[in-house]
Amino acid sequence: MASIGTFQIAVDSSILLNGRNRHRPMIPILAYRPKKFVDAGGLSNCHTAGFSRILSEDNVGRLSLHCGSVGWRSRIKFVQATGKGSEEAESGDEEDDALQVTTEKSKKVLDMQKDLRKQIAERENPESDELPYKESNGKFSIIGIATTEGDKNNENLDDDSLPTSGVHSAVHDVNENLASSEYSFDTMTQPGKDVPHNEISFQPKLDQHLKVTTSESVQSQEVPSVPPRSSVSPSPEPFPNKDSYKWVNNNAETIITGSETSTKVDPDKLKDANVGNTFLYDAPSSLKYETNKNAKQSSLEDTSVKVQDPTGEDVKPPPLAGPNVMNIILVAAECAPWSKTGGLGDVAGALPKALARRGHRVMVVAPRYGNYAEPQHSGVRKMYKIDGQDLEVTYFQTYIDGVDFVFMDSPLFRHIENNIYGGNRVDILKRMVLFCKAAVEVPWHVPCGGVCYGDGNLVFIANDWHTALLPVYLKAYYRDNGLMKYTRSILVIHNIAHQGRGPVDDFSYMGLPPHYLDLFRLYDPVGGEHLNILAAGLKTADRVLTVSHGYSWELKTPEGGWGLHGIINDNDWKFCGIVNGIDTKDWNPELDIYLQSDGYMNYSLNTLQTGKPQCKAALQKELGLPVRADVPLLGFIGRLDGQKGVDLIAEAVPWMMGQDVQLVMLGTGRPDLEQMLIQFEAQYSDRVKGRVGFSVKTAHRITAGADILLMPSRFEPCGLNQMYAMCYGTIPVVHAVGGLRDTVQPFNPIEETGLGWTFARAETNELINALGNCLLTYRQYKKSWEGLQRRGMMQDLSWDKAAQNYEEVLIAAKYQWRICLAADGADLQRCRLADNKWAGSMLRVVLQSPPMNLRDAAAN
Ligand SMILES: Nc1ncnc2c1ncn2[C@@H]1O[C@H](COP(=O)(O)OP(=O)(O)O[C@H]2O[C@H](CO)[C@@H](O)[C@H](O)[C@H]2O)[C@@H](O)[C@H]1O
Repeated sequence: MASIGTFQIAVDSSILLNGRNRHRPMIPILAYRPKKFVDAGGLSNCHTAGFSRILSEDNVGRLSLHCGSVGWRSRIKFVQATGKGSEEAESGDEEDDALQVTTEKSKKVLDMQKDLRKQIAERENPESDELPYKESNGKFSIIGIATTEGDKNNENLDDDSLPTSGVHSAVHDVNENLASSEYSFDTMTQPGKDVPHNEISFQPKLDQHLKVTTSESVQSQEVPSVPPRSSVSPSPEPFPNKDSYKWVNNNAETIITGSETSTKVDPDKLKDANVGNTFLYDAPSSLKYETNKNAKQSSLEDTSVKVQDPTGEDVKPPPLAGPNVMNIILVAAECAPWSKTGGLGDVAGALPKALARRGHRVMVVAPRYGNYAEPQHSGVRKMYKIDGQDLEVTYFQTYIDGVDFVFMDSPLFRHIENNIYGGNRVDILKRMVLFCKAAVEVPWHVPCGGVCYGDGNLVFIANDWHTALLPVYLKAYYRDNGLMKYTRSILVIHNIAHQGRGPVDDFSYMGLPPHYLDLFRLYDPVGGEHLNILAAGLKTADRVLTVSHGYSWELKTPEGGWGLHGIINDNDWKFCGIVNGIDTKDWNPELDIYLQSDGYMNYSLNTLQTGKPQCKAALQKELGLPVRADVPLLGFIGRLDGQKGVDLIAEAVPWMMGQDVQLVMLGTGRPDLEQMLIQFEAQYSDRVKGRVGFSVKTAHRITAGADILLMPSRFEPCGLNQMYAMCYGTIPVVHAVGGLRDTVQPFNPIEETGLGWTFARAETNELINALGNCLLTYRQYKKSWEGLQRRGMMQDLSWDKAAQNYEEVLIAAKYQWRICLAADGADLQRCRLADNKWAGSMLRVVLQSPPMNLRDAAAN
């Protein structure tokens, strides 16, 4: 039987002894670990007891349990994500009251939904010009739905979950001289591993007098004037003028090529330019936007507020997520196409759309680094105090492909679009603190389509260390105060090499109660005692995900966990891997907008034999390589740092040059590696082209025009480029690690299966070996080659499957129960107050059943 997940049970013996049993229909609970039961709370006399039953989902709010051999039958109270008040319902009267309240509430919601449906029907009627919004004093509200006024009056909100101003009541004054610390990066340096390039760089000395308060003065609110969704659809072109996004930085106006070095670039300046991770941008990514009409359509079809009409009129198919539709807010430091330095941007731009397609109501929250074309000012302003300074945050929003994109504007984020992880350590830290503090409140403040998300049925998806503070703030500011009790947080690890490390004194910037320091404090042999933001996020999040199965395994090892493997192992019950998908609109040879000019052409599986050679010829021409169809063209795209194994390629270049191949490398990152690219081109100008810079257009064209993509990454959490390559009939040669091992099945020439070549160790001779076999097949076994291409192109690598897997994790988090089994009243109190403490001794009950679907489990 498949495991459907691990559920926590905190044992509090008072209920156990309480003994009043209201028996309900029950289904068997299928696994139980007596040893943990004993560990869980000193209930040694219960060690032979077994959980024999668990209530079905229908019986939300109550759970009965047999402690079989002891003969006790006790009620277990538990908290369920969507339920409210269940834990309080002790007596029959209280239960009836609760039922009454719930019924009333349901009626209200149904009425509201009916209204909404009516308005939607009106909007769908082309004859009706009337908008479902009314305007009064320049303010918009949906007719029939409560006007959204700042953070008030949102009918979605649970009464007891409304944050009040000053919720962040834990005022923490820190008047300390920060210890002088010398750090050079935020991530531990692994022996044999390079420091990731875009790390926080630590200031050598931090003698500051700090006063931090978490109380945030909330400025009086303008009622946001929210334009109707259908009217905020973006212009067809995401950026006003693509051509204005040339290769620019302070020192170079075009892509820096080896052969052009002397004329275009001063290497000293180049070096300076790359300190602090300066990226070069050219064109925007190719996200295609819906027309106004389509955007309107999708706004009507995709949001999760769509509910089955009980009267049966206007019946539409239910959302793919079925009854499990949720409100989802993904929070990330970058989001393509507006901001992107790597794979995180791609994920933040694409995964939410796939979740919206399943019927969820989905929002993305990202910083507003530049003047983006589509998002409009929402009219909402908030003040946050960071390091004693009052900082104003305003929100811009747009609605694209069923997703609410909300951009947070602040002086801290402005005009750093080419260097979003740049600046000194404290600057970066303050940015992330502000971002997370404000992001956790977005569901209350920013009305999307006229209605705030509120905290009902809400889950946050935080990404990497930059937003790992979000689960911590959710707990410290809200849950600990009995608010947002049912809101869940998921933390996704895209790259554990970046952890948000700093000296322990940095805690003063966080604005957290002192006892929270322990969550952040970490000791390891390399960094010594330090503060680790990712560690705190991992401990606090309700679930932790990473971006492939292979990487999820690696993270639990000392080699792969970069000092956090212990915490990950401790939290294994809430941790799993889901392989990323790709945006099949953006990365599709049939639709790719970068293949529509300069001699390139769109192609598909059917036109592979003509389209791909044409793209190859166009690429050779564009790069200044001899246009030859017979020569294998190898490509590399990625950050130039130790992770990506660029050094292995460098060591293999002399061998490659003896093989009659062409090589193009596109990347930006470590100055020495950038210089190396330039040098290779200078040395082998008729065979190697090194492009230093960040160009989405060139990345697409290399992916289409190359025959082979090299990805010798030393570690690779998932990797997107190999998936893009396979979709374009470009064969990957990869180090079998992390997500690369998950996604590139090695070629088997006997059975004619597989998708590319893999090698087991990140060593140059292994790369050469794999590449040698690949080249042999390219040259001598054309049919096999075509088979490889076709198999790659025929895969479904879209986000849809991954989104479904995400959904299962979100649902598991939502139904994460805390079952309190009490021995006496005092213990029950302790259980409630010291959730944290109990977390360590939680019982884990593994339900054996089809994946994660509790309804199914109940039905069985
Ligand atoms: N110079 C350049 N010009 C233009 N485009 C460039 C570029 N350099 C990189 N890119 C683009 O940036 C993206 C990088 O994707 P990766 O999967 O390699 O991500 P990265 O290592 O940044 O992210 C981390 O997060 C992602 C997402 O989870 C994981 O897949 C990955 O393993 C993990 O390391 C691709 O879209 C690529 O085309």
